[in-house]
Amino acid sequence: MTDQLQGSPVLAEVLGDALPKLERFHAKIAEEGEPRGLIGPRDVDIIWERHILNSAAIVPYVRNATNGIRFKTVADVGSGGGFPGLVAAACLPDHDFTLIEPMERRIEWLHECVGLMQLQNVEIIRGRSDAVIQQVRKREIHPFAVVTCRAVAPMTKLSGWTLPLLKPSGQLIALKGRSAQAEIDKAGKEIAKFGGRRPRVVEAAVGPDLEPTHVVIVDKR
Ligand SMILES: C[S@@+](CC[C@H](N)C(=O)[O-])C[C@H]1O[C@@H](n2cnc3c(N)ncnc32)[C@H](O)[C@@H]1O
Repeated sequence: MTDQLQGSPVLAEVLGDALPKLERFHAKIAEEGEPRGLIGPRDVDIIWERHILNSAAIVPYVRNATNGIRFKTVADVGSGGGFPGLVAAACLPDHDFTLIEPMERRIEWLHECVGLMQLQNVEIIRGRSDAVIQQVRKREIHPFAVVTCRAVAPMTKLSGWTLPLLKPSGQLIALKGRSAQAEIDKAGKEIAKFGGRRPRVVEAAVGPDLEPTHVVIVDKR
């Protein structure tokens, strides 16, 4: 099945120098993604828009969050097939990404993709975010400048799974659906409990003539 955006000039416009790496990733996920349980059967011809460009929508926000910072570290919680972590890592080669994912089969997939895409800026941790939070608390791992995630949990849960990974003044940048504002309205107590402040929703561009997506941004105190 041919992807609706295959060969479109929009891809080079949005993805720039990352396009060759992401073309290799696209070809692999188009062939193996559904049988390996990484994308749904109805996603096969819309991988560029629904998964790759949607993930890349966070890139300007990550860049903005790390502007002027020396250690541009990003943790992607619940990376699954690599969204948004692998896509953002391809677009931001000057940032160091740590992908956190508990499922063994998905870890194997992520390692294969890092090799195929020749990404030099990605580390992969097998585990749940709470295990990594413990390592941050014990100072075995440095806290991160940015935490990203997509489709992992509602903000009520996600706050405790992500905000403790951030250093002071770091930012949580979470891709969300239309429910974004309702989710942060409901999670006020949890966001504050884990040191988050100024939760807000921004409408993030996905590409020319494509429907924008919603991103929740929370600052760490
Ligand atoms: C619905 S998938 C989304 C995957 C990917 N982020 C995406 O948007 O396609 C949710 C992922 O979060 C992972 N996950 C669930 N609970 C987690 C936790 N506590 N810490 C880290 N990852 C978790 C799951 O294993 C799964 O791969």
